[in-house]
Amino acid sequence: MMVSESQNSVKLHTLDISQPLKHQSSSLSSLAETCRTWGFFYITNHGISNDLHTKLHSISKDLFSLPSETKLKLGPLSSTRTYTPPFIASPFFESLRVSGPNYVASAQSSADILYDQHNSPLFSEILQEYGSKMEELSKKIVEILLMSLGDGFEKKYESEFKNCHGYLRINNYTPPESLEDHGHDHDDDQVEGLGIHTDMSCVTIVYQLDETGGLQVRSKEGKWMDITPCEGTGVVVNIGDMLQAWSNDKLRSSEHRVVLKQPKNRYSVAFFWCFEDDKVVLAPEEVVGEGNMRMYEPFVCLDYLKFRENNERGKFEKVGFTVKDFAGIK
Ligand SMILES: O=C(O)CCC(=O)C(=O)O
Ligand SMILES: [Fe+2]
Repeated sequence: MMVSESQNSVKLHTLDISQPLKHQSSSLSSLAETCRTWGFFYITNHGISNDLHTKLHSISKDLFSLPSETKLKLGPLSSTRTYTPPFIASPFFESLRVSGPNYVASAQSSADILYDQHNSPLFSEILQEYGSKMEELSKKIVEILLMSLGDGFEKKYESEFKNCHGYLRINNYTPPESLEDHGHDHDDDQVEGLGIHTDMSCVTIVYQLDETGGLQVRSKEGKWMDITPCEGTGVVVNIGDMLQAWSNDKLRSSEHRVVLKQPKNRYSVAFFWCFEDDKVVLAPEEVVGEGNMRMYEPFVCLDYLKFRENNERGKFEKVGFTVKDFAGIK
């Protein structure tokens, strides 16, 4: 996995998740720095086998190649509402949501409708395997991020993060046939697959299922960096709004987007690890640190999710509506 900024390259931290926590200490300060400045990092040795990767890719392709009227049975007007059709987040983006902790049940209820009961249980089994792997990874990642904040902070895991829950979204990006005709948003021959946004999670694990690339992260100065998948490693982590607020800005919620530069479909899976809806998000005293200013008023998690939804009318984030706008102390 590489990051490139035009000709220059920027070094983002790579976290080897297979190492025991106590062996991570040497690299914790580099991780903390990357999280403070970018809110984005890579993980290696994440334990997702090539086999699982191939299966995920293949079920994603099958799923999105179904006719629109079939997919719309799960659309915004259905009772299930697990499918986001094109023209909601962007004309080129569609997505299927699978909720934890019972990923198999959630996936199966969508599959029953999509495949009219004729599909094999494989679809939901693969998503169950992937969902539980992602939960395990997310827990480890949060623990390591807490350690990166300083000595003793990992103790906060039990009191603050043990009720987190996850859901995932399988995404498909279909660029227009001629990129040139649509390239007015950005430079030359590229279109926005998913506009600039921050995630509302604590952490999000993004898996780019092919070599297309297009995921970009914005620096504090407003420069875009490409996050290009290299063979075998499609996995990146980004910090979400909840962790930014909870850490009193010690961890930055990454601003990212997806651009489409090639005339071919792009598949990805994003796993969101979130606080429970009724949690009051408030940075603990120790995290704020003596003499430092508190950056956010306490807020209830669900109230922020509603704030985002109301401001976007179901669309994805416009960076004008973030947790800073909602609860930031001016
Ligand atoms: O498709 C990707 O690579 C990123 C998706 C994303 O940012 C999201 O679903 O929030
Ligand atoms: Fe995102």
